[in-house]
Amino acid sequence: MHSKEQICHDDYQKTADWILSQTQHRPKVAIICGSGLGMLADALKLQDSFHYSDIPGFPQSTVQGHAGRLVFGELKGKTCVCMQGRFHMYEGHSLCKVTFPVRVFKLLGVETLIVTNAAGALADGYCNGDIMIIRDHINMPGLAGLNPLNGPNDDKFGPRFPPMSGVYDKDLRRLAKDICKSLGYSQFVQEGVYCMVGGPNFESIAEARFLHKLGADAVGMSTAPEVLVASHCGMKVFGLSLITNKVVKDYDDTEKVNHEGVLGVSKMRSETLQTLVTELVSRLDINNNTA
Ligand SMILES: O=P(O)(O)O[C@@H]1C[C@H](O)[C@@H](CO)O1
Ligand SMILES: Nc1nc2[nH]cnc2c(=O)[nH]1
Repeated sequence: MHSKEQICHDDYQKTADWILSQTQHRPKVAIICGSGLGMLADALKLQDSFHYSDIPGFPQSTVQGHAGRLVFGELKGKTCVCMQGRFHMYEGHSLCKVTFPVRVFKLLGVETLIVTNAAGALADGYCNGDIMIIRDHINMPGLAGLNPLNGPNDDKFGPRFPPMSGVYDKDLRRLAKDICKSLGYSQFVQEGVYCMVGGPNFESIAEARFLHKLGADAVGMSTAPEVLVASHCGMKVFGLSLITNKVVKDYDDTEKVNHEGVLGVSKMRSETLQTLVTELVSRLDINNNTA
């Protein structure tokens, strides 16, 4: 490993090679589970799983509701790898560490990244328990210069100046909306803009009003760096936010958000999310490889 902030191609490759030596699964799809959404991995059949602490080079997750396991297996016959727990900037990880698994997935042969997160609603029409298909994001740390692509560009992964328009794949979003319709989910499914902030504090009222005015429908503390790095190395991206709370935008509102409440709503919608993601994966146009 180079300096604390600098991870080189060999570091990603070493981790990928270790994983390839430990499992026969060769996933084309990776799923990152948000807070309290790790049960998505439970649906995988023929599982091989690894604690992050046992994977050479892997960061460790420290947040309640993030189990810290990499799970390989099949969802309706499609080979996937699932991160049961992700890394956040507020845990003290550099953005290179936060996005380390995404580049490892690329080296494993992953072509599509599905990200999920727990988020607070800024949009007035959203309710707790709604599922928001992410149309686009606002990367607040990125706009302020905190970017996982900072430093020398690794041309083997992608270009120095990657575009970020149209990153959330239009066809996958359309497919997800069709699936939601056929499953009878449409009344609690939204499509909108996710805003990433650094956390770990939730928003002040003035910040919430500011983000809403900027065009954000939901706010959370993850996702944008992973999506950015996945898009940089040519992966298709699909994202879902589970709306776990309303962000207070009114000075007369005395409600206070907390992580336990976030986990409670995640639990309530876990099965629904699992069904939606499983159905989506089953309809992806991919063929399985094996070792
Ligand atoms: O990993 P995600 O983005 O789902 O986690 C969200 C943001 C914070 O980590 C936590 C706050 O409750 O949930
Ligand atoms: N920043 C932020 N992250 C969240 N994760 C879940 N709910 C919220 C929220 O209201 N704000």
